[in-house]
Amino acid sequence: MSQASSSAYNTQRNRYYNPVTRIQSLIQNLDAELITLCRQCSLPKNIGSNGNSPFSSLLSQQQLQTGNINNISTTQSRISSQPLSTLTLAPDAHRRQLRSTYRTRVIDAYRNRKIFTVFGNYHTVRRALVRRGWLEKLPAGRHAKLQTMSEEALLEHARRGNDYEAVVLSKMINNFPSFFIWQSKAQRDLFSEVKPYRNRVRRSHFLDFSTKVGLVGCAEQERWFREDGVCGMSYPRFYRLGPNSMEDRAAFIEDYHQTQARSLLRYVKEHRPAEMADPEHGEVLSFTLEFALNKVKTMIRQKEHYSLDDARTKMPTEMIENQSFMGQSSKVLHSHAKFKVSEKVMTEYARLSAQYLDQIEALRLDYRWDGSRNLWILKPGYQSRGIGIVMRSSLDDILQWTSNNQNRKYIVQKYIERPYLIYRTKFDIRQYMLLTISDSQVTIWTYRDCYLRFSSQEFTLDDLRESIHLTNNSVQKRYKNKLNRDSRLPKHNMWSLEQFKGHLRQVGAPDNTWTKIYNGIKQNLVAVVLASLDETELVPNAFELYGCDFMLDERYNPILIEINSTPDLSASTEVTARICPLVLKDCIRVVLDVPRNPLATTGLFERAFQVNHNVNKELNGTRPLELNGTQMKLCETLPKARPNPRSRLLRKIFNNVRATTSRKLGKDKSKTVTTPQTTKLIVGKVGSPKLSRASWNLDGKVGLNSKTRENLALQYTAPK
Ligand SMILES: Nc1ncnc2c1ncn2[C@@H]1O[C@H](COP(=O)(O)OP(=O)(O)OP(=O)(O)O)[C@@H](O)[C@H]1O
Repeated sequence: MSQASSSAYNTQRNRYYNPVTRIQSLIQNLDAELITLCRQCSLPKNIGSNGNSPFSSLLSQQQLQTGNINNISTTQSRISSQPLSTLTLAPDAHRRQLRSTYRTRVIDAYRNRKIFTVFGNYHTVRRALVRRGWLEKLPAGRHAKLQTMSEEALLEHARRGNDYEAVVLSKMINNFPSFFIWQSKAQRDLFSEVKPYRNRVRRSHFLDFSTKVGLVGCAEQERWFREDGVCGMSYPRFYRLGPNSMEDRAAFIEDYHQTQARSLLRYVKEHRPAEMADPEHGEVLSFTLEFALNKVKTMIRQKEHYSLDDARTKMPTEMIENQSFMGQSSKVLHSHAKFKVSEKVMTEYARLSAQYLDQIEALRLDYRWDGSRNLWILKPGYQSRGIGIVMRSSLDDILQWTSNNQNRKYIVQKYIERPYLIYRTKFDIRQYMLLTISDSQVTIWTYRDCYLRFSSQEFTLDDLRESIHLTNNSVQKRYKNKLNRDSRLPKHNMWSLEQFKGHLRQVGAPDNTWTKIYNGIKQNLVAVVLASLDETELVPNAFELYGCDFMLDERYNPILIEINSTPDLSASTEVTARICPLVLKDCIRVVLDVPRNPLATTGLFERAFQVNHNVNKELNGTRPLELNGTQMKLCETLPKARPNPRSRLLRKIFNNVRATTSRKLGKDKSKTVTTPQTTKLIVGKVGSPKLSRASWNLDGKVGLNSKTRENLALQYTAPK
């Protein structure tokens, strides 16, 4: 980011920064400095006989509360006229008294587990904790100069609420642990032994959904948790292209070829036959279209489970055909080359293309987001703020780019070519999610408010620059808004939820559109968290606030783009200046107030889902998982065949085996768990039920599983 744009950004940011607290603290610090100066110059020490500070009296209480600081300069001019003789120093006795008061506060804070540490400029969090009677243990870098002063010196200047008081209190609680820690993700987890409220939930990097690679992992697991209307992810398909991802690489190449076929059909569907056909000079043979139609037809059959050709190894001729198809179709898609067919034939191809596309898109909803460019977005696996993101459409370019940047563990994701646009401009939705963990439960909270972030330029697929396609604020703040943009778009590129709802009404979207979008967002987030839960450290009192980015498709369906574990909560525009402090305040309500009082207000956070994780804990110990279900009547459903010599032989086999197996089972009774109505299986690992032996008990009878039965039958009937 250039220096100029950075300073412009800071100025803009300061416009929304509430300065009152800062002024209060500055004034109190000035008091203390003045007293020290007086001492050095041997001036009379009786500053403010009433104990009030000389500077703080300059700002009325009302000014401080309302934040009206416009006439501050007039009050400042009174400083010089204030006689120093009215200023006093705190006497020794007062200092002693202060120390004892502070000590009591410190002991109380420790007893009530009310000591906190906040790393970074999260003043809203600090204020929310102080308001709840917590004491701050300062990180080393905060008020660094004051932290080098002795306790005596600090006590001398300490006044209610000033920095000296904060530092002296912090020094006094230095040896106590913090019971609330707001820290960065990379920082070491201090004081784990006291189970503090900590804004970090740790999980294995395979399923850490706040990284791109982890989100791919969650997307792979998500299918086991999918439940209509409750949880399910909707995301552009992606593949890992790091050095050890050969399987993903092969899958991506196959997907790329399939996408090319669908892209060609979409191209044909969206153009007039007369534009595309040229029976005399056309460069592209009809074979290309037939190849694409066949490929999509096979995909439809595979999706409908008619064909299992997927796993079949490709014949060399097919590979050559594929190569030729890729070359020819690229000519159409990128250079608008014409087909060597008549208009009439082209019309028929267009009809078939539309039909096949509709069929495949009904089976795979995410294919609707694809256009006719076969565009992909490449993202470094563990980076953020748009760093290293590029867009490519050629397969060779994509593979080349990832092998040139192997250490950045790139993932490739299908680019959404047909997003929902507002006034021809791309946007995404920033939604907040909070995860809290208690002794027994994991709760997913979603925020009922959110905001939109617009791109600074109009959307087009003819230009792949980040200023058009990456809507995150960290990228867009580097660019000026394009002059030809629709004037109804916000200058600072953000809309509140209310503004978006207004827009939906204006464009005639159905009344419940936002409710549907929000429900879709919730389902995505629940699915991601559930998918990652197996590899999440369920530490009681841990919590984490996430900034989740969604786009919308043309039918207002939310599409999950990414989840940030350290969302930007700075007041960069008037929209974020309103929502970010509220999110933090409500986050503290959920984290601190709800455990003490389940009915406490949670602001705009609402419980989206709750999981009882104690169940899993028990299973990790010695207790086996019991699966309860209705018994399958296996023996009764055997076909009643006419007795023939062979079936008589089989019955003999069964009779023989029953006796021996029941004898065996009898010895091992303690390990078999059955009830008359249910069959309970012993499982080795959660989620992977295994029968511990080859036979089991049904209604008091002993049955065999099919494999054992088959083996025995073979043994007895095979020719000797
Ligand atoms: N598959 C996609 N299709 C279309 N646009 C996308 C896609 N993936 C990302 N984008 C756009 O690129 C932007 C940045 O993507 P993403 O959030 O994944 O990157 P990031 O580096 O993690 O950014 P940040 O950390 O700032 O959120 C998104 O805000 C979105 O506008």
